[in-house]
Amino acid sequence: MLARITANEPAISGVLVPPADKSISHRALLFALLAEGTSRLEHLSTAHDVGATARMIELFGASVTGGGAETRITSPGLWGLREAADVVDMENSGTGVRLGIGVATLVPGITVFTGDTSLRQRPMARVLGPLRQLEASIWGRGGDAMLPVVVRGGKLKSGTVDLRIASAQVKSALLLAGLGIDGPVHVTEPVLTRPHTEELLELAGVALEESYTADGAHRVTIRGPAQPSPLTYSIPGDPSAAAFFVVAAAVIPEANLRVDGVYLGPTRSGFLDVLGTMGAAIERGDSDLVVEGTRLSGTVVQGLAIPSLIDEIPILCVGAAFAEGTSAFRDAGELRVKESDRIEATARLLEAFGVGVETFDDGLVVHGGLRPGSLRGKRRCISARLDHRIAMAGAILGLIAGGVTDIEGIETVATSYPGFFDDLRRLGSATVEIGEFDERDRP
Ligand SMILES: O=C(O)C1=C[C@@H](OP(=O)(O)O)[C@@H](O)[C@H](O)C1
Ligand SMILES: C=C(OP(=O)(O)O)C(=O)O
Repeated sequence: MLARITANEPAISGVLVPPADKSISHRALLFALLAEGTSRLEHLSTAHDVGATARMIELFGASVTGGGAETRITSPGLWGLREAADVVDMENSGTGVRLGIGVATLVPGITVFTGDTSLRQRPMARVLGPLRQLEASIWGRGGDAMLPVVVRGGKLKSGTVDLRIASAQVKSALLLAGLGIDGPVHVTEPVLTRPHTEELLELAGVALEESYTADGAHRVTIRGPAQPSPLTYSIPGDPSAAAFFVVAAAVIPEANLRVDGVYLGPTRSGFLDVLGTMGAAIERGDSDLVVEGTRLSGTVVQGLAIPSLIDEIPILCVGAAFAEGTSAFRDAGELRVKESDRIEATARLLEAFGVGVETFDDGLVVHGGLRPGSLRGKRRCISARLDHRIAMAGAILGLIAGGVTDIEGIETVATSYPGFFDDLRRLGSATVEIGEFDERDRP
C-alpha cells in the first residue's frame, strides 16, 4: 500500500493520546499466560506484533477475550501450559519471539517458532546462547543463528549469565525462563535496559533482587520456581509511538502539541533528553508533555544513552535534519539488526530529501540545515523497507519538509501503531491519501 503525504505549510497542533505501549503489552500477555486464573488488561495495544503474542499465548493454553478497553485472559498458568498444536508464527515481532522462546522452555513438548521475511533474518543466537548456558534444549536455522527455532521444554539449571549486549529482550527471556527453574538465575546487563519485565514480575508478586556493579552494570536475580499471580493492569501510552509527533512538533515553527498518558520512565525517554540538549521546548509532566516548535541545534548521541532511545533514532535523525549543524549517532550498531538495517534505511530516507548523511558500522552523522516547508513543489518516493519506524519517520519528514512524499509498503505501520495515519491527519497540516502502489507512480 502507498501513502501520499502532501504538505504545503507544515503545521502540527492538538492533543495526542498515544497507542498503548507495545513492549509492556507483550509482557502483560505473557504474564497473563503464566498466571493461573483470569487477568484483566486495560488498553492492551492493538499493534499487529502484540496480536502475534496473543495468538502465541492461546496456542500455549490461554483464552483471550474482549479487547479495546478491557482484555480478559484466562490461563491454566505456568504448571498447566500446553504444547502448541502448530508452528508459532511471530510475524514481524522481535520482542514477541525472543520473549516467547524464553517462555517455551517452560512448555512441555516442543515449540517451533517462525516469522515473516524480516524476522527470519534477525539474529536469534543472542537469546539461544544465554538460554543454553542454563542448559535449555534449543536449536535454530543457520547454526543456531536465525528462525525457525525449535525449543524442547524441560527443567533448566540455575546459574549466572553475563550479557554482553544491552538487550531487554534477552534479559526478559532469561527472567521468564527463570520462573520454572529450581534456584536462582542471575542476569547481568551492561546497562539498565527497559525494566518492564521486572516491573510486571513485581506486580505479579514474584520477588526479584536488583543491584548495580561498580562499573554501572545492572544485575537482577530471580529465584524460581515461582508462578506469577493474575494481573489487573492498565497499559500506559507508548513513548516510541509518541516520539514521531513530538519530533514533528519540536521543529515545526508555531507547533503546539500536547501528549497525554505516555510512559516516561528513564529507560524509555532518552529521546526527550536528546531533544532537550538540542534546544527543544518540551515541558515534561509525570505522564504528559507539551511541545512547542523551535529551531534545534546538532548534537552527539552515543554510549550508555543508546539503549534508552534505540527505537527513536530514525525519528531523531529526522529532527537532526532540521537542526542547525551536524548530529552524530554512534555506538548504535544494534540498528543494523532491527526490522530493517535502520542505519542504511534512515540514510536513504534522508538522502531522498537532499539531506547529507554519512554512515558507519555503528551509526550515522546527519548534516542539518533543512528548513521546514522548503521542499514545497518537489516530489519523492521512498520505501518503508518492511519497517514500521522507517515508514513513520518518512511520513513525518514529508510533513515537515513539504511537497509530495510517496511511501510504499505503509501497511507495516500496523506493527506498532495502527492509527498512525489517522493521528497524522488529525494533528498535522498534510493531506494523507492511502491507496494501492503502482510502479508507474515512482518518480
Ligand atoms: O524488550 C523490548 O520490548 C524491546 C527491546 C529493544 O530491543 P533489544 O532487546 O534487541 O535491544 C527494542 O529495540 C525493541 O523495540 C523492544
Ligand atoms: C525493534 C522493534 O521491535 P521488535 O524488536 O520487537 O521487532 C521496534 O519496535 O522498533
